[in-house]
Amino acid sequence: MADDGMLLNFALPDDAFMTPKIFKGGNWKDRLTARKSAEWGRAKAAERVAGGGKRNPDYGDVQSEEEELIVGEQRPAKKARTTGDAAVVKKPKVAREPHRGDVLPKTTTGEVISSLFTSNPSVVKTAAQPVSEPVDETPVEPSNAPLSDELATFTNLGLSPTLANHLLTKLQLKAPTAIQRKAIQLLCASDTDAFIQAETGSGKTLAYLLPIVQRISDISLVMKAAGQAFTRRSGLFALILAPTRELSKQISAVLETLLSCCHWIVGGIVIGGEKKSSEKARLRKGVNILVATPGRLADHLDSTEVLDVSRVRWLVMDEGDRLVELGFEKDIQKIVSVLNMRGREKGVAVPGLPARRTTVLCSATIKADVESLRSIALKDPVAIAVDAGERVEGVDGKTEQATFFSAPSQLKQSYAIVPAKQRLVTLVAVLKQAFKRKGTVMKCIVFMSAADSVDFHFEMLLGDADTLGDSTARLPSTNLSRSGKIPQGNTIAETRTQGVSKVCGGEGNEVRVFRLHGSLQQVTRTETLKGFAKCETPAVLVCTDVMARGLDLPNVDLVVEYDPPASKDDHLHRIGRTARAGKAGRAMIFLLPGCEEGYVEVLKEGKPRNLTRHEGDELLKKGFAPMAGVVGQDVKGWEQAATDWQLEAERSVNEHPRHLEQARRAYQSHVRAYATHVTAERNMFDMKALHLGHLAKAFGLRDKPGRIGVPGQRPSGKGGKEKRAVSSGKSGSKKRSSSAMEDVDANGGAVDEGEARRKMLGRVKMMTGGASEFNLG
Ligand SMILES: Nc1ncnc2c1ncn2[C@@H]1O[C@H](COP(=O)(O)OP(=O)(O)OP(=O)(O)O)[C@@H](O)[C@H]1O
Repeated sequence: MADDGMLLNFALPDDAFMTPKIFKGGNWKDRLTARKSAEWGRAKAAERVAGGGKRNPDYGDVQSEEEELIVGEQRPAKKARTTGDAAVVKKPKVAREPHRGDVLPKTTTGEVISSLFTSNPSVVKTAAQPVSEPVDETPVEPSNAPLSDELATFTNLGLSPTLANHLLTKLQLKAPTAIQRKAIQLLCASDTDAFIQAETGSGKTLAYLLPIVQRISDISLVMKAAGQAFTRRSGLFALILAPTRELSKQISAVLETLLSCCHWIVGGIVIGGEKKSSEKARLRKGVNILVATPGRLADHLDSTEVLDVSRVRWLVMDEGDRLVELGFEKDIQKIVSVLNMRGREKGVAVPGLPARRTTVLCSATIKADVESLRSIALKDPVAIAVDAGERVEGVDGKTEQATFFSAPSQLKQSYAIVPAKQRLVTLVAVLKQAFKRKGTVMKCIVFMSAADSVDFHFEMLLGDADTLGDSTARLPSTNLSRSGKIPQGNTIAETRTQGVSKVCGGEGNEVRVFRLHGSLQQVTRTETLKGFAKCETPAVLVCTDVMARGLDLPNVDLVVEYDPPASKDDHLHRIGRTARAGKAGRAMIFLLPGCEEGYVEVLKEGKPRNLTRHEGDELLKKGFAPMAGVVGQDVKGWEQAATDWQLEAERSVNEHPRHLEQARRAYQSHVRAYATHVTAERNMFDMKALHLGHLAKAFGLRDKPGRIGVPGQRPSGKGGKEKRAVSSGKSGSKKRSSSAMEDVDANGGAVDEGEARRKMLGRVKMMTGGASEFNLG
């Protein structure tokens, strides 16, 4: 068979080239029609052979877009094409994946495998969006780095020499960052309420922790002078609220490091995920500074009598806007009213205790969203802000409102226009390229919109799906139930969360892959996060937005937003996991050609210094060139290599029932998440424009979208407590955003979806085969 780029690469049915059977049934008219039809078909086939085997759309040789992913058991086998030599007809022995321009093949099971390189929508190139923009190569000053000003020292801001020395020796912090300079100075000297707003990675945690520790240390000195001993039972003086357990733990760890220089001040944490009795026991012993998730704290205020909040003088709400998005307003309202009520009680006077409580709201993206919190908890707050974004001065000159927020100036941002079919293989290409050489990228975080999607891509990036059917063999002991069996109904969610990739990395550069999302049990989440943070070899973390806020992981050089964020604020928080505290970093977002390209304008609002555009083919070429054994730009090599990888991925998906189920779940959850973009962004993330068939290929699926049914759904969070809902994206909404669905603390309240979302979901449900659970966790 001539290799003219039109090679058929599927096994043909044994009778494909036999003389047609004579139609015997029916009356004479039917038999005549059948005979004529057969003669006509043979004549046309002979014409085609004489014409060099060219395809003729009239005969149905051209595969339509619709046909690409149809599982066609019912459809008759296609006529075999032959070469110019009609007498030689060979059945190909080995299936080969289609290349650019190949005829789309059909497998013996009736599945149709589409080519990665055909029928992709064309990119939109507008004047506002030139394909390549001039790159500004001049070195840039990092915007979130510590200050280099000689006068900028921690002691100059009001911290004691002991604390400043501790920062230098134990944390290697020589000078404050810009936001620390402003916040520490103000909060050490006054009891005013404040908003702290500054770029990601600018050190906001220490900006509020340091003045609190300093002020409590001052109280201890005043007490000592008054002849009273300061102990852990002297009172709970500060409360710090954070939206997720991971973030709470991180804040608590930073606090512990600070407190090691003033051991008489005791910190504590209550975040759920462990027995309430253990938390109660800790509270009973007494703590001076408590880190908590709002739901859990509200719960303790109800049920833990020993928790005395009458002396609380500092209340911090870290990621304040996220707390609102997650619907924690009620819990916060309750906490604040208990604090107010108990604060009025006359107890034993503590010398040096401020008369009023200071409330601080903190985030890289605080704006009107937090109006509700402001009215609940803040009085005449001062805005402490450092951001390159434009600002509007408040009427009183005090309140400053950022009109948009920016990413750190040194963060190199790019976007990749990747057709739906090529998404998976391009992700692999990007990671291959990133980890090609040792030392280029140490750690990379890949954000996805749904937990199922994380699970699927984790397995794909590990690249040993052949063993997926035997996941028990790879279960770490922590994931096993007491009986040693995989917990029923949760076999995929709770199997391993890390492993060595056979896909990324290369000789001498082993890459570990981790996965993390809110549907995992807390113990698994904690272990995985620790594993990734402490991993000394290059590593990729595939995760949902549970990781997007506040988390400070070392050596993250690259962030990939594989699925678009639910809002532009989420985008800033996601990419803010890199380029922290003055360090370098890169971020790339995947966009589909077409209306998603409009998102580039949103990216520009964050004022990235250079926003580079990549095309899918360019990334595939870079990532797959070495795999083809060709160092350079051999076109055939990289296309073949990318196609081979995709074929292998599809094969592994389709040959393992559990993996197939995982891929289908991932696909469905992805589509559902796609439907939850905020109203303002739905023109760019338009469900109607999403080519579901092409998208299915990115999940290794060869099914027609409507036939992707999911046998059973992911069990909801522990005890069904993690309720999932979506935000309308409006200011002050009490509903939860799609990206927020999983990081709700165990005691977070249930919230209903908006009606519009419900309708959208109904449509998605119809389009995707009808799963009932909104599973984005
Ligand atoms: N003065 C400083 N000098 C050097 N590094 C610092 C300084 N202050 C904080 N850092 C480091 O900067 C990193 C980011 O700090 P932090 O997590 O508080 O940032 P953030 O502004 O809260 O970020 P996000 O908005 O993402 O939550 C941490 O690793 C921290 O140790």
